[in-house]
Amino acid sequence: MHERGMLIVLSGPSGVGKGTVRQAMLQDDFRDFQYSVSMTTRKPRPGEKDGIDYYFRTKEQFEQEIADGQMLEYAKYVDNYYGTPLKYVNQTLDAGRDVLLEIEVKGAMQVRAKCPDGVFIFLTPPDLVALKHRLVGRGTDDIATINKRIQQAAQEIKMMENYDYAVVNDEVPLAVKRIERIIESEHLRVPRVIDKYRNMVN
Ligand SMILES: Nc1ncnc2c1ncn2[C@@H]1O[C@H](COP(=O)(O)OP(=O)(O)OP(=O)(O)O)[C@@H](O)[C@H]1O
Ligand SMILES: Nc1nc2c(ncn2[C@@H]2O[C@H](COP(=O)(O)O)[C@@H](O)[C@H]2O)c(=O)[nH]1
Repeated sequence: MHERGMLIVLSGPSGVGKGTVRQAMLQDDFRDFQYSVSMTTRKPRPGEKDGIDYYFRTKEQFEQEIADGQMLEYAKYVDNYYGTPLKYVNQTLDAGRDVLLEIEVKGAMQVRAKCPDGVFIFLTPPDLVALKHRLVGRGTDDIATINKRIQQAAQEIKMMENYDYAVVNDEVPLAVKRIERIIESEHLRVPRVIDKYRNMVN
């Protein structure tokens, strides 16, 4: 029997660099993990592909998924729904593989209530000026949307106290190493590994 995979929840304000850090972790020579592709009612940005960046759905389709109990969590964020399909997460954890969710704070708190043994990491910018520069520099949102996201960011940062770890994304390689160290340590926590050692004494 293999150990169940670990659920890793990475939150942090829009534009802090969650996606950038995740891509860098996937390229690093690090323990294997699977990224859970979210569902959203937001329109695809240029270059975004359905099933890779998100499952892009209409509001009606998304609400049907909620009604059918298919979502692990979901939230409204700046006028759109975002959520995590339940089936992929369960199947992947059952197969013994770690799963990474990249989600905003309201959804993360729903996951915390359902999966208290998950690892909850909050990625923070060095400051809000740097965050705005990143959102502007990414070039994916108009200024009105960027301002809404910055306002939301201040609220989200207040929620940091509900997480297990705070990681500053000042430089991507440093943030990557910090998160990797957290994941490695979490894998050694006694409740996760105790079953492996029981045979030694029984
Ligand atoms: N440490 C960093 N220093 C400077 N720029 C960064 C850093 N990390 C990421 N960026 C840049 O900031 C922008 C936003 O990054 P990214 O899209 O990864 O954020 P995100 O948190 O995933 O956003 P969202 O939640 O909106 O999907 C990108 O242009 C990225 O290149
Ligand atoms: N609660 C959830 N939040 C999610 C999910 N997938 C992404 N997100 C968060 O939404 C905002 C905006 O994302 P963007 O792609 O429009 O920039 C950002 O904070 C994401 O982390 C999800 O499944 N559930």
